[in-house]
Amino acid sequence: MSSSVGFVPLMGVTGIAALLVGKYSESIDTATALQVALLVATVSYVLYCSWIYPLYLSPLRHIPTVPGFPLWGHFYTIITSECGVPAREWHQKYGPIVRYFFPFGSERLSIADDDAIKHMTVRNPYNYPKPERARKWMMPVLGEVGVLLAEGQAHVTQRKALTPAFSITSIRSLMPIFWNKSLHMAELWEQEMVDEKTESKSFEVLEWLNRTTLDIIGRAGLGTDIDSLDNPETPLRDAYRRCFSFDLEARILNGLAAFTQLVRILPARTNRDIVVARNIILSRAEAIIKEKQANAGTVQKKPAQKDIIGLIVRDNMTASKEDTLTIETMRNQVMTFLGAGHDTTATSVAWTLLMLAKHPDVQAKLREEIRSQMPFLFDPDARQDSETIEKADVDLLPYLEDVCKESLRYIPSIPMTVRRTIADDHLGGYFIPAGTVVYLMANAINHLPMYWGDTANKFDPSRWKNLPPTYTTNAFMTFLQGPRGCVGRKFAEVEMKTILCSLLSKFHFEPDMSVQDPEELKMWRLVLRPRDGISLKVTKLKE
Ligand code: HEM
Repeated sequence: MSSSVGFVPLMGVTGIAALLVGKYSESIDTATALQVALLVATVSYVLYCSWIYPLYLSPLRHIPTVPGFPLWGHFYTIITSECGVPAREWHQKYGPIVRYFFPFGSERLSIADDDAIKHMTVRNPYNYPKPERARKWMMPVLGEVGVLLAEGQAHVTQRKALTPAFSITSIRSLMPIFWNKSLHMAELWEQEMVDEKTESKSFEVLEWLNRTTLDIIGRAGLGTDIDSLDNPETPLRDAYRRCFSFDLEARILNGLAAFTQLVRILPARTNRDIVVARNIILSRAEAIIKEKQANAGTVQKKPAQKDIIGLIVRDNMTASKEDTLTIETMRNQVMTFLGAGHDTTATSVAWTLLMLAKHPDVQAKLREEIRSQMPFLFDPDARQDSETIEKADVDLLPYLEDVCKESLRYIPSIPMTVRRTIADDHLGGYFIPAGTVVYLMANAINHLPMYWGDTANKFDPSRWKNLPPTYTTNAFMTFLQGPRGCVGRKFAEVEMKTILCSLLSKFHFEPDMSVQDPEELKMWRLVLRPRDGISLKVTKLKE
């Protein structure tokens, strides 16, 4: 909420007043009266919105506020810093709930208070939907009515339909697919080394991981082979590359599209790319759903062929009328899984590999755990044995669990979530009027000493064995919490662990000294990714 006075009505009233002055005054003509009145009204309006209202009238004025003039606010600091990092500092200085400004006195809140987070995410989540602008931005890639963008009762119904397919039992049954694709990626790396007659090579690992996770979500999530590992130029992969292109033109147009969809009719390359990409993703999604519906009976008879969307389609056939999902919703669900389910995990694994490369002691300890629990991975013959792989359970490795959690805490691939209140509410004892824009910054909360102690900014997997008394589950915001938290969390965790086991049992990782440290080049592109990818020196382990 920035102000309760609208600019257009103010101009209207001012214009009428100027017309009256022009008509009845003998010393001022109408044109001059109009010019003076509009100038005075504009300056007054800007002053009101950017100074009087936020500082003296706003119901949010009692909330600790980051110092700065509301006219330009903290926008420059925000756009020139890593996403979430300014909020880390603000929360440490001014408290767990802070107010700051976007330009023209536009108020924003950042919430890190334990009880307020619980209230937003668990007790009253449907009062905190995604703002319309954020929804519009994500729609082309994620579909309009899938679970990520659905709100209120529609979301409750969809989430209920999805929950069984994402249960731990269901994800466990998908483990062989995770192994198959991850081991295949390791094989392709090995083959490249053999072809180049080398034992050591630099790989841009993020690009490879993106292909692996796309293939995994294709087979495990949607029961379809995307094969981007073997065919990097496959149209679906290309579609995602187009959607997530963030060159200058794309950034400007996508930013403007959040305010008005009219920019989407401009004959720009970004707009053409989005249309082409959306059509590719949509038609693939539609084909998958139709195939699932045709096969629904067969899937029921053969539970071993489970995939997430297959289970959803099957359950949908016997769901009660009010719980039934339409074809369009299911098609959007496919788009959502493809969009939400591959780049996030790929980026998280890539950051983890970078952390392991920078912390050789952690890498060595983790490899030893994998060797002791899964010796078959270090034996070239047994590595391919499907029966052994079927039994391998990555959840039984405690240090692997700690390394993954720590990496997900240290660099959350979704660094922030934005919400806008529908109705008046209270957070942390403060009155929050309807229409307030509220941020939950995972990349700030995950690093706050008030929860994690003095080592909050250090990558240290051992912290998970010895958490400070100040720790709470809400201090780890990487997957959000509550009914709007990540439904794919278990999927992502098992997938990450499987990929790490497959790679660490075959290769040693070191930083690539010929490139700038990717950690210094983090950029928010829906996910928190390294500007130039993550290049690592990969060396084959001695057999
Ligand atoms: C490390 C990997 C992942 C991270 C860090 C992550 C993080 C998140 C976060 C923060 C949200 C909440 C977004 C918001 O409402 O603003 C979310 C939602 C969601 N995620 Fe994930 N995610 C990951 C992997 C996955 C995977 C693998 C899938 C699917 C297979 C998935 C499917 C979804 C879906 C469907 C939602 C929407 C849930 C809802 O609104 O009810 N995610 N994820």
